[in-house]
Amino acid sequence: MGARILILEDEPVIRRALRRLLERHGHTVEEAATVAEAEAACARCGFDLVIADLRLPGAPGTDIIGRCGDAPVLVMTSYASIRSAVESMKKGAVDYIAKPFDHDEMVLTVERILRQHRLERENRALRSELARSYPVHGMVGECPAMQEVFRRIRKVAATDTTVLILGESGTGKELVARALHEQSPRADRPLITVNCAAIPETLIESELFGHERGAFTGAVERRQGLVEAADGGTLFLDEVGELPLTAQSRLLRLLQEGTIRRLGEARERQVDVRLVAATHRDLQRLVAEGAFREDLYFRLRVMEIWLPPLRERGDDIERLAAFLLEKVTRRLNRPPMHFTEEALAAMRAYHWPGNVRELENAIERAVILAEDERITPALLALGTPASDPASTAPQAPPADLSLEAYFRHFVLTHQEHMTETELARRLGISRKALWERRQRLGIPRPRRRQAR
Ligand SMILES: Nc1ncnc2c1ncn2[C@@H]1O[C@H](COP(=O)(O)OP(=O)(O)OP(=O)(O)O)[C@@H](O)[C@H]1O
Repeated sequence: MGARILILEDEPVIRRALRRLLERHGHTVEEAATVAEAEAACARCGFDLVIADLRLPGAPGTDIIGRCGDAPVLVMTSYASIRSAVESMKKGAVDYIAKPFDHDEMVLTVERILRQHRLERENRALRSELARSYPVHGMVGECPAMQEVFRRIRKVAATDTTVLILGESGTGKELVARALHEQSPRADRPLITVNCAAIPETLIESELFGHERGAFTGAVERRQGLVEAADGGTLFLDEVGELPLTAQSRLLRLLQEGTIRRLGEARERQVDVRLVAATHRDLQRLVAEGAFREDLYFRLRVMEIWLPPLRERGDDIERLAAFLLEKVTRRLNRPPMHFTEEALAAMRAYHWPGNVRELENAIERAVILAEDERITPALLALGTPASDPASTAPQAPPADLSLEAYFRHFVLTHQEHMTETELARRLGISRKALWERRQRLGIPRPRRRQAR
């Protein structure tokens, strides 16, 4: 597609040669001999690119930077003045090219700058559109179920109501908790996040509620728990279904009375926290199995927010992919990139057991491995386009299993009849490491499990 290019050059011979070259490649060209002329031309109409000679009578070519709208400026300079080329880049030129220039090199440089600038413009437009249409910072979603999520966040954030966030692993539960906190009057107080599945059962009570040890020996050790640390703010209990029954009783007391008692201490302490909890488990089922207190369940679910799995979000998959690609390339300092049609089709067909987190990980891996600006299905490496969840079921282990493959196989084979603690022990890792590896490899815990 032809672009509008302005040449700022005082040598008529070079100007004409460059004009002919660019016009042969389908671009529309205007000429200027001084910065003042160039500025006037830019005021008349916008350009996609300005190619400016550095040495001009009067003001140097770099003076056009910042006076030609958002057009990138490519500086031409003689071999002898590479230092001034570097100075030009510092002033904001996108690139420089040495004179006399090679025609192929000039054409390639121009095409590259135009392509990059076009993508940047598109990304800027996308970013501002996202900022307009998504009320929760950094959270993308236009499908009806996500619109309902945003509606509920808006309604309940300002209150002190307890919120229970439900959804499969990686659907964005933590983002919702953060949004609830940030849009509440408690926003300038702490948000304390606790992943109940990542803390060993024996430690969780003292982590949450604190302890006082050795009161009788004289060597007293007092420690504040995370609930107290959240005083005045919000406490987010992720994976609340994993909380042992004893800790559940203390939590209930906190919700009913607004008080806690440190382990080993007699006195009650008043705390003011807003509780947000999340789980991917079926709490009602846990209640039926006796693993979760019914009274606590009712206290928690005053307001429920349900996050749909990624595979049920329709066109949001593409929106999210574009958003996450931009986020990842920016973080990794890469030029703008895009998905091929095949990659988009592969993402639409995939089952996404690890939801948005899995999508984010796949995109990050692809960006790191990519050789150019295209993200292909091979780079995403999504494996089976499994619209059938059964295809993630274990099969016989191949002979040459890598450690990762072994982990995946072992977990998928045994998770139905083993607790997380047992699984971790058999794998020789901590429960926290098991949880983290599940997240990384996109193997969330199954929703339906046998009673422990
Ligand atoms: N709607 C969304 N828009 C943009 N990014 C999202 C969205 N949902 C989730 N993410 C991103 O996906 C990743 C996983 O989200 P998050 O940690 O909130 O999921 P989760 O449901 O809490 O997972 P888990 O249950 O495993 O703790 C995060 O990096 C988050 O920023």
